[in-house]
Amino acid sequence: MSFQDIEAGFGTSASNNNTTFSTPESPEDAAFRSLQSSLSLQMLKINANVQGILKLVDQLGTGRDSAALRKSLHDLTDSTRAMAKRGSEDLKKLTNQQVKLPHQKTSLQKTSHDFQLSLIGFQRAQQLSAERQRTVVQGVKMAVEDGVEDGEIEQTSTSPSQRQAQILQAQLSPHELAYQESLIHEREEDIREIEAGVHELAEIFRDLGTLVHQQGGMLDNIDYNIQSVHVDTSRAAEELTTAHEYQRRAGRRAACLMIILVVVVAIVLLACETTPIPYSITYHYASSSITRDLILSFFLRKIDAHEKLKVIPVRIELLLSIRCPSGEKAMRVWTSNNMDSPGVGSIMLGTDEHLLLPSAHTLLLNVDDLSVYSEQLEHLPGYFAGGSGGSQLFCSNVKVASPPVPFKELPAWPSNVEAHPLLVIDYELLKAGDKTEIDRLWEAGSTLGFWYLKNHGGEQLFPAMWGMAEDVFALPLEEKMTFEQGDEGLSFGYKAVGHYITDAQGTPDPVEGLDIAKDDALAYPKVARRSYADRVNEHMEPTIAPFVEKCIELSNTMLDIFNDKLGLPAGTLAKFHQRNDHSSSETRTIRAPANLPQGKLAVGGHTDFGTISFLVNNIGGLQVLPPGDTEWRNVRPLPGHVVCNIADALTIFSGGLLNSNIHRVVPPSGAQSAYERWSSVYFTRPSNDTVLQPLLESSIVSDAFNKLTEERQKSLTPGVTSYEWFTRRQKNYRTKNHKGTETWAANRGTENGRA
Ligand SMILES: O=C(O)CCC(=O)C(=O)O
Ligand SMILES: [Fe+2]
Repeated sequence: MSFQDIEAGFGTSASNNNTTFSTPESPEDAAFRSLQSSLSLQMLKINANVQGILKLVDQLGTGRDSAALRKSLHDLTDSTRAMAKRGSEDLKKLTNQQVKLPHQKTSLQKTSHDFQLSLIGFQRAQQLSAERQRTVVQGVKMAVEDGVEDGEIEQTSTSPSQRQAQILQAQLSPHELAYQESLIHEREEDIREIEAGVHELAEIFRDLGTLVHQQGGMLDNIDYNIQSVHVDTSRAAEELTTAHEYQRRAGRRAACLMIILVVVVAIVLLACETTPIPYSITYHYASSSITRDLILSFFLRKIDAHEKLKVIPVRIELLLSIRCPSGEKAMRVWTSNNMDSPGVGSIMLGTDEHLLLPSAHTLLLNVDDLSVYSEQLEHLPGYFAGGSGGSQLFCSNVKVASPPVPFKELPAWPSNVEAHPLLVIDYELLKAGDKTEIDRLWEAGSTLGFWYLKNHGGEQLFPAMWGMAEDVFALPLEEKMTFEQGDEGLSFGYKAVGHYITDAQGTPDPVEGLDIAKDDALAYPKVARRSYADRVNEHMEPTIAPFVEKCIELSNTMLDIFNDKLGLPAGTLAKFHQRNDHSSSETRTIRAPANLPQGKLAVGGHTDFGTISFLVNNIGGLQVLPPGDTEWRNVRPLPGHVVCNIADALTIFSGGLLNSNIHRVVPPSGAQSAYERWSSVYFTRPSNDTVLQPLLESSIVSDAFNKLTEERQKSLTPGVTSYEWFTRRQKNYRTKNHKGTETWAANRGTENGRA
């Protein structure tokens, strides 16, 4: 069944409070219910849109205000207006149908009531939008005229426009201010349009007011005075300065109604604990590069993070198992079909029979504490709107972080820059034991030591780490320094710009970073190795832990393959990498600033300290120095592919057969250089007390080892523990510890004298 089917009301059942599945229904009842379902869906969309509008409005007049943002706001408002009109037509039809169906009266009253609540929400959002635009316009005018001096007026005594002017003066250069001024016209046009929309909606209210009257007393028990809303809204359309007062009142009224509604639903919910609990997620998206999978898995992760509701993807897109207070339920997922172009889409979750449910079964999704990122949504924020069947629950206080860079349109790889070829390994084939693919993995590991991995199932988890880090990096520096890595040789925690060296001269690095111990991610909320800021902790369950889990899975699969290829007794490498043994395994997310001068090193030449690394970048900059080569070669990030590389411990264990290759990071080339560079890595490292030495019990390893020069043999037999190896290298990367070229030498791994 497609989303369109649902929208048309086909194939759904039990969407009505009064109807049970076993009751035979007349064709009139069926038609009534079908239209009611469709209207419920419209309401759901309107409510979701309203949340989206409010979030966009929130960004007006801030640093995030842009032409694109206003266009999104404009489009979203327009489409919501169209839905409101369609919905009111449907409600009229429904009212006509009900005349012949007296037993549907209560049900109609409820739908009508809910619909009008949705419209009130929308009207309020429109008014806020107009008011905010107006404040910005006046603020720009005042700021341009320089009528407001910095700090001249106390916050409490200023008008919103004066405050806006102060904000703009503080935020914008004179040039940007002039640009803002040139947009005033456009903004005033926006305001006029919204005002027209407010007026139009007031007309709809008037129409519905008549209907309400016909339906007779349905709203008697709730203070729901649509007429006064109408009066207020008409006035607001003419004179926006009075809108503010109205909004407060209408807001209070709507808030009261919502509270009543939520309480009622919560009570009924408690009474219906054993009924299936479906819910729906509505979202907006603004870029055609956003795929349905991406959005779905994004939301699944968010839901999964919610303690009251566990969603276990059985097969994404098809079937989910939802654990809720009433036990485990199989749920089906429907998605709208037209998701390949920008627009509005919905993901509906429910059992076959319970796609649209009466409000009695509506899930109360408390997302007050949930962070939702607009990471997939270039200009529009992501959000939840839970609910169904004529009763919607808004999810308030959803935090919207700034859209992380990676999802912005980025310039393509420059055509004049050569990308070094890496083998592409298919993870699904590896897992399936495909012999050819396993041989190719071995070939990659034993030559360049770098390869692309595709079909790994972690496509969204890496970029999610950029979003997580962007949120953390936004904290004030003093707060970030409270969980800094320190100079003692452990790398868990925040790393400020300049705290690592990039060369033998001790040149400080330009990147900001955040490392999280595998042990902490798995132990959370317990602390295994160190504590982090709350802002990091908020991301532990939804983002960091799934990322770590995925990388552990990838890592274990490949370790078993290498184990086999090296002729080691089964489980030898696995033993050194036990999930619950403490190690230096960690996530690392780094951000290099845009416009670094060409030639500047972001990360100096090095081999990785551990066993295998998993890396995803948004743009270029990573370079490898292939064996026998004297020129650095560029590694191009491929969408959906993880760049994997062998690290020191595997070179040591394998007697040099597997190659921990030297690499570094430089500023990206061409147009990409104007963008921040983000990378997320997972470093698998042996458990702390693993002794690093060639595993000579295998004849494959010992034969290879015996062929090495004595000097190389020595360098591959450090005989120290993994912990000692790591802390030595890490400690001598710290700028504070740099004394001279000997410090650089002291941080080297298996580079074998190369860089
Ligand atoms: O950012 C990158 O592309 C690579 C970073 C890296 O090599 C490292 O952190 O070890
Ligand atoms: Fe590295």
